[in-house]
Amino acid sequence: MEKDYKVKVENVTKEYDLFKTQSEKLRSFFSVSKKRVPHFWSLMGISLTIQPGETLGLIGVNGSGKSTLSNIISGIIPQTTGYVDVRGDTSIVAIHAGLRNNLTGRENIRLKSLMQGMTNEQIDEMMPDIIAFADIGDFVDQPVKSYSSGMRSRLGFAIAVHINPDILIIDEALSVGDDTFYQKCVDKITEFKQEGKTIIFVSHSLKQIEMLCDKVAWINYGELKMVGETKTVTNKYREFTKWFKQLSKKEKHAFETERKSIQKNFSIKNYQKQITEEMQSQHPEEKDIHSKIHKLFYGSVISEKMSVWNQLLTWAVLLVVIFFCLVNVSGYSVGHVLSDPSLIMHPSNILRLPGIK
Ligand SMILES: Nc1ncnc2c1ncn2[C@@H]1O[C@H](COP(=O)(O)OP(=O)(O)OP(=O)(O)O)[C@@H](O)[C@H]1O
Repeated sequence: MEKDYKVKVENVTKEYDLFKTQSEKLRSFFSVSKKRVPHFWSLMGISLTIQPGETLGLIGVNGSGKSTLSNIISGIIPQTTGYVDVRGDTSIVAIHAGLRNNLTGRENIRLKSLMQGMTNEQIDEMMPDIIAFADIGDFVDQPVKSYSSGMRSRLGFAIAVHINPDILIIDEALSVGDDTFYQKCVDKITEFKQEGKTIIFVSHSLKQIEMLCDKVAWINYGELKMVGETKTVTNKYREFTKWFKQLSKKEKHAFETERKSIQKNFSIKNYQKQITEEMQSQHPEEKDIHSKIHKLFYGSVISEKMSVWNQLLTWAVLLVVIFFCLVNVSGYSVGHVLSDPSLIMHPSNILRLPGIK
């Protein structure tokens, strides 16, 4: 079973730096100082597998990390640590993702299809079907920025299902359409299921989740609270939301603040240590667990930040370039400047203008 999976995520985390401005972001990129901007762990070690043909529902309160996880699986954003293996093409339908605002609907269809590896001939052939499915009338030739969220969702869904991906990811996209479109989408999802496609379905509607999903993962403030048979998980989630709703405003606030503070103070080092210790106690005979876990955490990750060594190297290259520029301007040779650095301050060439001694 394990070998046949379509999607596997192991110990996946996602950290966001909470920069206030773009310049703060740029400064932090080059900074060698250890002083860090505030950060937030949107995911704190998620592991799950999705089998071929399975429809997995993702549920959880606002901000729990569902979109972050589905964006990582679809390759839109990288994970901070952990292993992600997706076997097949993905196509994501999300209200705020995937469509270029300045392009028309028709241009978006072409762009997304080309990005998915389709030829212009294939796209021309498919274009009328996508437009008919989206059913947005003349708006198909208008820039997407003029669309309502329902229209975006229609177009996004129409493109995603016609591209015929191996793995379809639907992130809250059905919640903004009207009833007719919703039914059309449900029919299409059912057709996809019958064809044995794999689907990840993110929704706040437990009714939709229960109707469409074979298995459900409940993401709770960055952690995987529960994964399993649909009804079992949705019932537990209902119990949680019922409990949460009966709290007073103050209690709700305290609960959320505590959860968010755990996400702010999460330590990736401690988490890695915890996973290493767990592995060691489960498999005492295994050698080299430290390096195996390190590889699991960082082996398939492209760092979004410059390492200290890279930062030092960048600074060194920059200083060498500045040095050679100054030597060039001074008119002395490198040897002269190295033997007497003060020569850099007394340029010989540029001040020796014709007629001036
Ligand atoms: N680019 C970003 N920079 C900083 N924080 C981010 C960024 N994107 C998401 N987050 C934070 O990560 C957490 C998870 O967000 P995410 O959108 O994945 O949650 P969600 O479960 O999909 O929420 P919702 O149900 O409201 O769509 C949130 O606290 C959010 O504020």
